[in-house]
Amino acid sequence: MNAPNVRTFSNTRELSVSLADLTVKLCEESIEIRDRFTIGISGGSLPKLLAADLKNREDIEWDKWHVFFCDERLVPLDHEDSNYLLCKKEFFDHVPIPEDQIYTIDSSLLPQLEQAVKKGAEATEEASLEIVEDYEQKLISVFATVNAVKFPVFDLLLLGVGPDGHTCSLFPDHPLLDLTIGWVAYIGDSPKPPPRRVTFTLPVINHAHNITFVATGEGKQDVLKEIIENPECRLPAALVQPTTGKLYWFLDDAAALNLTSSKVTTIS
Ligand SMILES: O=C(O)[C@H](O)[C@@H](O)[C@H](O)[C@H](O)COP(=O)(O)O
Repeated sequence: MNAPNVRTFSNTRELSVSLADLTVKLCEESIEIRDRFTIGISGGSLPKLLAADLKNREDIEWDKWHVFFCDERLVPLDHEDSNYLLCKKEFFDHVPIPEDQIYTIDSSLLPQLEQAVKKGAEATEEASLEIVEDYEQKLISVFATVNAVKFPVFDLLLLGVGPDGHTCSLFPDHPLLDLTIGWVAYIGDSPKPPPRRVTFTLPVINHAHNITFVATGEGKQDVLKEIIENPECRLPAALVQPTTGKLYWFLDDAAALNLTSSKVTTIS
């Protein structure tokens, strides 16, 4: 694995500008090589930090973008917990990415999942599988024809990290961390609400050409030191180790406070 590239910024405004610079650069390179830009976005603070500067950039070939969600809460797309809705408000509403190139969960399958949960484990497994398979089909529709590979290879995945070290909907010590096959997984017992979600699996994440973690605020100080500087760390975010791609960390000073300064590139 390549060593992570850790960048710290004195404020979130500077972080957003640099994140937009990197995204534009990767977008241009991907379009040059593959005539499209495939990106996976997470929830939390990320959509706002991504969009703050990027949405005002000119000369971006938005029609070449294909957007997926690294994880999604299993709620209707207009529900306040939806990662899609958050991304829509912060980002999609401000840029002309074609709607049919923003790949959401099939929310029409949610009522049957809710019914199945009441019926028990077997019914839940069946109903959740339908949601998972639908999202995998959407990935196949974009990736399988161009890359005949075992896993989709995203041009860029943008990830957040929780104070517990979770990323996407992969939580510490959860059995989903052991998955070595499958692209999308269902989690019905997320320790962070809402409990029912879908998430990319670790192999999908680790096959990406580029992965960028974004974390801000002092609540992340301890966990970031552990994830970035302890090679023995087994927290989910530490298991993000691209097989051949590049790994970036974009942090503000507060989040990076405990990191050893020699390992960090400071941008002020
Ligand atoms: O679905 C979720 O619950 C969020 O997407 C979550 O996984 C988030 O990405 C991290 O908790 C980091 O969030 P912040 O960037 O807001 O700290």
